[in-house]
Amino acid sequence: MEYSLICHNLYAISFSPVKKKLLLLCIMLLLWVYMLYSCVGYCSTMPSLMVDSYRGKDIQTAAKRTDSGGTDLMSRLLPRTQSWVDLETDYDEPPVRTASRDLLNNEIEVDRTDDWEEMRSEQRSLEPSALSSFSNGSGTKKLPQAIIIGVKKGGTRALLEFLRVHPDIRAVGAEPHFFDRNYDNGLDWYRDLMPKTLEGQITMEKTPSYFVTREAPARICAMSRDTKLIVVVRDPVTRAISDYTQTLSKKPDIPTFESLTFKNRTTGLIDTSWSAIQIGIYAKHLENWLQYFPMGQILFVSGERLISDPAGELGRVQDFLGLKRIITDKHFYFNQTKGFPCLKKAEGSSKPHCLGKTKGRTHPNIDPEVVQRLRDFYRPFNMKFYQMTGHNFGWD
Ligand SMILES: Nc1ncnc2c1ncn2[C@@H]1O[C@H](COP(=O)(O)OS(=O)(=O)O)[C@@H](OP(=O)(O)O)[C@H]1O
Repeated sequence: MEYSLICHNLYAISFSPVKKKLLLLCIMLLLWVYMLYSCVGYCSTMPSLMVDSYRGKDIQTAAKRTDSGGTDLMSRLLPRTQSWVDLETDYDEPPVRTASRDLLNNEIEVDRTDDWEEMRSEQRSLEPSALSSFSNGSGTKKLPQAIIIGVKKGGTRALLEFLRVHPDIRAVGAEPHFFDRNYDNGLDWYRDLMPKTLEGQITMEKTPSYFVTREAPARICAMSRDTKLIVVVRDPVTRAISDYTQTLSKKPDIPTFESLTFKNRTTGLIDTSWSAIQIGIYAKHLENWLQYFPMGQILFVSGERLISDPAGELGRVQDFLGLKRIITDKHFYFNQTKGFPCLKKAEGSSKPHCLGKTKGRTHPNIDPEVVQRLRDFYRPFNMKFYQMTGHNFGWD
């Protein structure tokens, strides 16, 4: 009985024209869903491909970031802390930075997102003709002859964007982080990131973390001992607050600047294991570079003067690079809304160009007593730095 019922149903499925149509509809629906799914998958890869063709291999680093977990991040951060400990002589430092503090500061992630936002705004401001001339330019890719090695939050992006106006300078927009994070990829990988240049043009890049990376001087020297190095320095107290402001913009829940500054607020002992503080001890980091490069091969640009007199600082940089002074005060105007100097015409564009919103952030108000304590802390290091460079930056 049961058997005959099943047979009857099967018979009905196979032969009822209504059921047949339903089955066909189901198959078509399934096919349609499958096609839609494939199409969405394809389209989602499109924007990243388009950015890739414009800004080169920063995508590779971004991909690496996605691939690497927290452990990898820590392993890349810790050697840098170690390098500081090696340099440190005046302070009783902890042997390694603690995990919580590394993750709090999480420089790699924060730097990259900032850089990406800046690159995107730059990309938007460029005209289509300029974009095509970037990707199809003639010439050959060369290793950089000049590098902006620091300092983080010093004004490095402004300097690079201003320099790119010069016809004899070609620079990679994104930070390659070759001599700190990507060294294992090899020099061919690094060269491939560079824009093509013609005879006589200078290839440049900027990665501000090089200045505080212990291995960077030896590695750059091994690439070429003639590499010209540029360091944009800024009052270390304002620099630290700027650094903190950047982290705060990505992680609003972090402790206050005041509480991070001290190991012990009552004794007033400064926490030099916090990177926002240690980066500003310029004299210590410079000692490391001077073991590989003579002072004459390093140019120090004042981050403050880059804002108050961009043409003046750019004049010094062009001289240092052996270039004709083409970038002059005619290239700049002060944008009242932005509160910073901007370019009348950016590279490859006829439009005025200011840096993006991640540059020139409003800083939080910091307890004046803490600021004063930091000024006292940095004073001897600043004096040493002025002595070493033969230049008084006027931070005191
Ligand atoms: N022309 C112009 N426009 C905007 N901003 C300018 C300019 N010149 C210098 N600056 C200062 O640059 C600071 C950011 O420094 P960096 O570009 O070195 O930062 S980063 O390390 O690459 O994240 C940034 O720091 P914050 O003000 O703290 O945001 C600026 O003060």
